[in-house]
Amino acid sequence: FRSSKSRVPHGLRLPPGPPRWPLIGNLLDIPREKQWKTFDAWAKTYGDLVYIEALGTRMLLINSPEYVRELFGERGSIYSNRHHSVVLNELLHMDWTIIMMPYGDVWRRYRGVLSQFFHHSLLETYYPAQMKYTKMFLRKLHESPENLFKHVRYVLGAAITYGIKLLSDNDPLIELSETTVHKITQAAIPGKYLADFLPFLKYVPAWFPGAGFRRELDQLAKQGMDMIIIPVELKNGIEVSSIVSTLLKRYEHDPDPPADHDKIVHYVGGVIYVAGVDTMDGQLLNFFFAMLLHPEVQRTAQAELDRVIEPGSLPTFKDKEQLPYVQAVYKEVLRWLTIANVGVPHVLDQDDIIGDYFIPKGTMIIGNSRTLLRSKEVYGPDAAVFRPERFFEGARDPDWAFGYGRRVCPGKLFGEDTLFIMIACVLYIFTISPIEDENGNPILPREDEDFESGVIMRPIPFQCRILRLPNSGAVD
Ligand code: HEM
Repeated sequence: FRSSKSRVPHGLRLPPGPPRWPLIGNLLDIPREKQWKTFDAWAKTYGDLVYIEALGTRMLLINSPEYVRELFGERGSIYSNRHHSVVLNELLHMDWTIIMMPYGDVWRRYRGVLSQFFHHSLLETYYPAQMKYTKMFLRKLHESPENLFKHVRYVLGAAITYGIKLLSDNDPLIELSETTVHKITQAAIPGKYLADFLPFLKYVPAWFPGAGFRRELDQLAKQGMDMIIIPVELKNGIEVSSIVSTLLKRYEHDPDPPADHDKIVHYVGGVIYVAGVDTMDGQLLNFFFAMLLHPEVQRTAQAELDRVIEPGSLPTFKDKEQLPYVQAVYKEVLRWLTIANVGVPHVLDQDDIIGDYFIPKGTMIIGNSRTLLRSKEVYGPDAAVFRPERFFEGARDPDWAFGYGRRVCPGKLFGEDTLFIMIACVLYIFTISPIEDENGNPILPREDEDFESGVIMRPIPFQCRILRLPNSGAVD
């Protein structure tokens, strides 16, 4: 009650927002599913800054590019912390991931090691592996297109993380991503578990009647530890170029390795998995979703590919500059169907003042990405429409899809490259179309509706037809 009482200094006020109830604040207004819909509606009603509160947890939605620049950019030194979540940090013990680490020296150190591997000067070294896994994906799609969702996960699990030669569809890594990473991203939805708002619930023992959430989270915490251990245990299967094996070798030959070198290998290897697989997986599936609804875009991209790519070969990174439309397609997928609708919240480190608004220390700062990426002020009156051509007319790059300021995604460039090459190759080889019902009407997934609830916006499995185009390049 004390924390929900405002301590706003005289002459200042909190930013506007939906009316709050005593004690519980907006708890009942924050939906547990598809939060971005409500956040978007609030942005339209209350403007560029929207303040909400639930049981003392304060949140500020940032809805305009100006505030993104000012708060995450210019005032980045105080807008870059993370929320300490009872569910993620204490019950799931996820504070080893760079994503959940508080802003400060430890975060800087681990993020620094990870970022070395994704520096733009190194991106070319991943091209051969990215091509290899793209070809694997094409082969799998060709053999069993009905397993699209499974193939996306399998190939990205292998490609992004460790470059492991996966042995079978039941490889522990694939299982790990299906059973664990996915559930963790679900658990990260603020409000999914009440323990995030009522911290005393963490003391409820697992055996207590009605404490199903504790048993669920305890089980998930055990699986979560595998993400740190499995990549290193599997090192015999790792190819030379992978990040885990590079780190292992580096410290093996270092006469004076850092005291925490073991942690570095485990944490960096593990976080790539947690942060890279579900995001890439969701974003690639969103591409298939968008193509299903927009056959005309496929045709334009395919016409460009046919003009540029030698018959019988596949698009490569060398062709990128000559494929502006394909580049516009992946940018539009990132903009129109970003997986990170409400980003990953930052936390404000000290009281702050914006104009005559007071923002209390500890407020969760949410870059309202979906609203920003579909803002009419930024992208024009047709911002809600999927139209890659907008990038030839000077539309802003959709970099908000990768977050903000000092916490911006370190895998951005690598992620964009992977998406580009996969999209280019898929569109060159296949055409994606809907299946029909018994009356011959196309069955299409519903825009804005047929998505899973979670911090990652990913389509619920849909069926589609993926057919090989005549005269398309070699799949093997
Ligand atoms: C299309 C693919 C991807 C998207 C859309 C994406 C999106 C994001 C977003 C929205 C954030 C939150 C940034 C913020 O707090 O403001 C983030 C953080 C992060 N991402 Fe990505 N990501 C992608 C791929 C990857 C990949 C491949 C990696 C592997 C290295 C990765 C590693 C990370 C890490 C470690 C963080 C935490 C950064 C920090 O807290 O300092 N991401 N990503």
